[in-house]
Order: sequence, then structure tokens, then C-alpha cells
Amino acid sequence: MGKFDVTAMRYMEGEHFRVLMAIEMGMKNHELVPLQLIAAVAGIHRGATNKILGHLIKNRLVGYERGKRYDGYRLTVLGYDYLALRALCSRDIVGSVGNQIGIGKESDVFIGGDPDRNDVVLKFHRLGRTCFRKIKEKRDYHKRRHYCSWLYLSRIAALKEFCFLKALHERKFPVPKPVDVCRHVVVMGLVDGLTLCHVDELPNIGEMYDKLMALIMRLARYGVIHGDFNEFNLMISKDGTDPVMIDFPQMVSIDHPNADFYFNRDVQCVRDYFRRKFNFECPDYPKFEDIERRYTLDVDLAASGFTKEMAVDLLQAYDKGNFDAHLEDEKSEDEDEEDEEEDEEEEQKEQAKKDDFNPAEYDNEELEAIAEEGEEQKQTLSRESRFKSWLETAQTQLKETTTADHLDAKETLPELLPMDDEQQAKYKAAIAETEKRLAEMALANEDDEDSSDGEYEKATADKDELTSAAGDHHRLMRGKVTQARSVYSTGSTIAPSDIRKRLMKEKTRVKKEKMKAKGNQCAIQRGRKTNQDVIKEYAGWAF
Ligand SMILES: Nc1ncnc2c1ncn2[C@@H]1O[C@H](COP(=O)(O)OP(=O)(O)OP(=O)(O)O)[C@@H](O)[C@H]1O
Repeated sequence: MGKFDVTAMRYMEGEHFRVLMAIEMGMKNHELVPLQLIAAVAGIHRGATNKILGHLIKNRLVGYERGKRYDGYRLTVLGYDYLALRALCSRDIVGSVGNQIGIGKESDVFIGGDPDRNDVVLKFHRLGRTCFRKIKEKRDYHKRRHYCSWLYLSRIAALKEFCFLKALHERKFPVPKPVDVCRHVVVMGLVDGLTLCHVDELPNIGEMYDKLMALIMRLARYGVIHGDFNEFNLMISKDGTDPVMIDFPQMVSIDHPNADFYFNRDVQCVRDYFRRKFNFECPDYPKFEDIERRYTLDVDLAASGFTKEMAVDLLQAYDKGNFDAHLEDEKSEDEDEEDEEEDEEEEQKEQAKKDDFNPAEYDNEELEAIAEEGEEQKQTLSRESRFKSWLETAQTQLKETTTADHLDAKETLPELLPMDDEQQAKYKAAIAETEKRLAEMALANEDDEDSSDGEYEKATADKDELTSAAGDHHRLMRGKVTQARSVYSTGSTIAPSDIRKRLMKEKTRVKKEKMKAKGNQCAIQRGRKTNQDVIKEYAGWAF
């Protein structure tokens, strides 16, 4: 157990603490607080804030992290300790910090001194230090960060302890003197003694046993049950005569549904310990039925500064056991890798989902365009019957006018049309109409793709027939025997629905590629952007 290193605090100025406080405030709703926000909250120019942050990072009061989505700063445990100590110093509660005198599951206990050099104990609450380090649980915690950040939980744990300490001390229970609470630090009087687990000899074992049982009963008369009344939470004065309760994290009311269970467990704990350690057994011990309630300490505690909401949050954190985010900086590399792998897996899954063509994912503009196309298609389909009848007429006319043989021609079609005006107009109109139909059908929606595709192919064939028939007719009229010229078509051999799908996929692929920038790459871009902002801001200033 070492000394609390407060050396860096000597060299810190008001602005350093302002920046620390800005990060603390930012962390209420940010996992990582961006530089811009810190500068804005602290009211210090961004360049100066950057410099201060550099100093704080060097002293490990602040951490800088490059997150997946954004970069920023977070307060370290030491940074939070410094903030609390600074506030306690300015309140003239603490004047010095010394050695660590105790270490609990959820706290570090240091000896300190007030400005008059009287001893005080500083208990720094650190929730979830030793257990519950599984990644899954941590992830779960991150998802619920908004209500159980380690800052918040440590703070309410300290507040709870201080409220209980105060209430018990006022009622003359043997507890350390409560001095003050700030953030996650409780300041209390020093108990000059040893924890019961470290006491090997007692001047009067029976008397101590009675005192402990009497203490349990007295608490019950006041309406509360300790809940964790064991050798680790009890201190014995140096002369071995007076017990002092130092910790009561699970104190419950005697109206609690499981109150008898907690009460009996406390009693049994003391009995077992005395039998094991001092070989002392006593047939007399208090029973839950013997309790006569006289006071309402439980009600007073409920009405103290520690609200019900805080109690629920704290209990949830204890139950879930996932409140060790502050240990992230101690997290092993393996765990980091696992985290990243899992994140990547999640991203890949998301990506795979997006790969599937889903019109619902397109933006409004695209949806509107598709709807418009649908309308057009409806109109087209309503004219379908007219088109069919027209086509039939054209086909019969063609049969009448064409011969079986197809003849060759060197000239192009427009040049080869010395037909009479009526015939020329008829063919021209038929071809133009067919081409128009083909163009409309190409734009038609894919909802009825089967039917429209069939029609489309049919129309293409008809048009080709019309064109070649026009050529044949012309050649016959000229009395020349020619071969059918190679026909041309404006229609594509790929179905329009396929083309549309491919275009849509192409669009999404381009979008997806843009989204792929992540990790370091993304962080570098963000860094560059921030630098650009800073440069812009300082334009015209000499450094
Ligand atoms: N007021 C005090 N005076 C002297 N020593 C203290 C005081 N408070 C705590 N300690 C020392 O610090 C140690 C840890 O304190 P405490 O039990 O309150 O922490 P904790 O985190 O609640 O521990 P746990 O949950 O493991 O019981 C104690 O065993 C004791 O040695």
C-alpha cells in the first residue's frame, strides 16, 4: 500500500482544474469528450485547452482515446481523485494526504490530515475493482452508460455511506466521525484500532460478544439491519474493548421482506467467527422475533440526501456487477483485440444486411422516383390493349404488302424510300409508334416485369419486321432483287428491370464504399479536420 501521489497537484493551476471539471461535466453524456466541447465548457481558448490537456495527459489525469466514431478525452480515476481533493482542500477539510491504510473491494482508504494536522481518513470509492471483469458484462454496461457511469456510481456510493454515517453518528452509534463528502470521497475520523479479523486476542471475549450482539439489536430497534455485520466491517479499539462499525453498504430496513434472513445472518456471522477464532460459543443470541422497534432510522435514511433513484441505480450496478469502466485503462491487450474483433463482426453483419437489395433502404428521392415510374407504367398498361390491336392491323397489312423473299440492298433505309407518300407515311408512322412503345416499355416498372418483358420482346420483333418489310417493299417497287439488309434496333437485349437493379446496386456500392472508412483511417481524417479548424481559427495569428 503506497502513498497517494499528489505531487502533480502542486504544479496545477486553476485552469487545469477548469479543464478537468469541463471533462467531468462532458462525461455526463459523453463517453469521450471532444476538444471543442471541453474548450466551450471551460471557457478557455481551444489552443490553450489543447496545451493544458497535454499537461494533464502527461500526468495521467486525463486519457485521450480514438474511438470508432469520434475521438475525445476522458477523466481517469486519478483525475477524478484530484478534482475531489482540490474541492476538499478549498473547503479546508483536507490539508494533506498520506499513506494508504486500507484497501477494500470497492474502495481505497488513505490517511490524511486537515489543515490543523488532525488525522482524517479519506475513503475513495471505486466500484467494481476486483470482480466482474468479463467483456460481455462490460459491453452491457457501455450500452447503459447513460445511467451508470463509474463517476456517477462512485459518487452515489460515497453519498450513501456519508448519509448513513451521519445518521448513525448522530444517534451515538459507534461509527467513525463523518466529516465531509465530495464526489466519490468520504472524509471521516480515524479509528485507532484494528479490524476484528486482525485481532488475535481480546481482554474479554464474552464481553465483546455481548457488545456486538447488543449492537445488532440496537440497530434493529432503530429500524435497520446492518446486512454485512462481519469481522471485516468491524474495528476494535486498541485496548480491545470497543467495537466500531466502519462499513455498511447493505443496510436494510427491518420492514424489508427478507429482514429476518439478514438479521439472522448477521447474528450467525458473529457466532461463527467467535467460535472459529476464539473458540467461544454462547447459547444466548438475539432472535428476529425479539426485536421491538422504537425509532424510525430507516425512514430518516430514506429521506436523507441519498434518493430512492440513486439506491435503485446502485443496487442495479451491484446486481449486474458491470461497473468497472474505470479499469479500461488497465484492460489487457487481449481484451482490446477481442473488443475490436467483436465490433468488426457486428459491422460485417450490418454490411451483409445492407448488401441485400432492399428498396425500403433507399432515400426518399429514390422512392419518389420509383413511385412515379409505377404511375407511368400503369398508364402504359392501360394503353396496352390499344397497342395490341394496332399491332395486329399492322401485321396483317404487312402480310399483304411483303413477299416471301428478302432482298439485299446497299443503300440505307431513308435513302431507299421512293415509295408513294401514303405508303411512306404509313410505314414511317408504324415504325415510329413501335419505337415509342419500346422506349415507354423500357421505362416501365419492374413490378410487372414478366408481362411487360414479353410485350417488349414482341414489340421489338414487330418493329424489326416492319423495318425490313419497308425495305423489301421499296426494293420490290424499284424492281430490284435485293437481300434483306441487316436490321438495327434501339432496344437492349438486357431486360430493363435487370438494368435498373444493376444501377441501384451500383449506387449502393458507391455509398457503402464511402462508409467503409473507419478505425485509424477515420481517426486520421477527424484529426486532420480538427487541425484544419484550429488553423482556420488562428489564421492571421503569430504563434
Ligand atoms: N475510519 C477508519 N479508520 C481506520 N481505518 C479504516 C477506516 N475506514 C476504513 N479503514 C480501513 O480500510 C479498510 C477498508 O475499509 P472498508 O471496509 O470501509 O472498505 P470497503 O471497500 O467497503 O471494504 P469491503 O467492501 O471489502 O468490506 C478497512 O479494513 C480498514 O482497515
